[in-house]
Amino acid sequence: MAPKKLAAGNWKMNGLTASLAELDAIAARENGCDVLICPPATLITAAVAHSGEVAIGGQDCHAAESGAHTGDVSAAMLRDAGASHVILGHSERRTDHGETDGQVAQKAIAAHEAGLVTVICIGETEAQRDGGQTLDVIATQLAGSVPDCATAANTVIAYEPVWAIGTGRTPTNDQIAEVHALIRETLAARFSDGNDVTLLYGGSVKPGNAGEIFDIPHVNGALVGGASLKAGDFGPIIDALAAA
Ligand SMILES: O=C[C@H](O)COP(=O)(O)O
Repeated sequence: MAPKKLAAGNWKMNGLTASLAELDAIAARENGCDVLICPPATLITAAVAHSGEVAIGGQDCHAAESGAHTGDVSAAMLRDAGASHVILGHSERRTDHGETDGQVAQKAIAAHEAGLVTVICIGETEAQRDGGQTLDVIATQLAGSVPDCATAANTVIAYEPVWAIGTGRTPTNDQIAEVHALIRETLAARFSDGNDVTLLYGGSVKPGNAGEIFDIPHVNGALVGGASLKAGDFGPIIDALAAA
């Protein structure tokens, strides 16, 4: 089995009910590859009713099944709402909420137990890249964030350099290729189906640069933030992936 192509949109803390018109437009297209939209938790149930073939995911979950965790949602709750995926370890959660690799791995175990596919995010800061630490950081995050129950069927890895998120800056193709090769090699050594895990690039993916990025070896799709909010931007990115 080859890695599946996946165009994933992370709406972050954006979207009201009216935004589901954008999802309707994506769901109505001939997409030619797997598409995932992760709206805010408030919209998941409504999004599922608009999604057609498009998968719907959460943006985070708690590691516990239930309990006194005000403001959090569990993996089972996401599944119950109709989600099939959950993003974990996004840098905005690692930075804003101090999430550690170990916590991300615990959340991933809970998500897999609930039957969700995890999209586990890793990536270096600008200081780490400037300091020549990128590959070490990626190796450490992979080792710590991806649990032993991960397989190609339940796990997607998204490489998102923190300094490229929402900035309009992207790494060079060689820099993306170098990191994706390390991720592939690491997963292949660790899991029997590591060669089949879908690997995404994320960070300022736009219609204008998507085709070039999808031609990079071991890039099987993208995790898109800003450009996933409008079907007019996300559609051409999906098409570029389908054509790659
Ligand atoms: O989850 C998505 C990433 O953080 C990328 O966001 P961006 O496409 O707005 O740079």
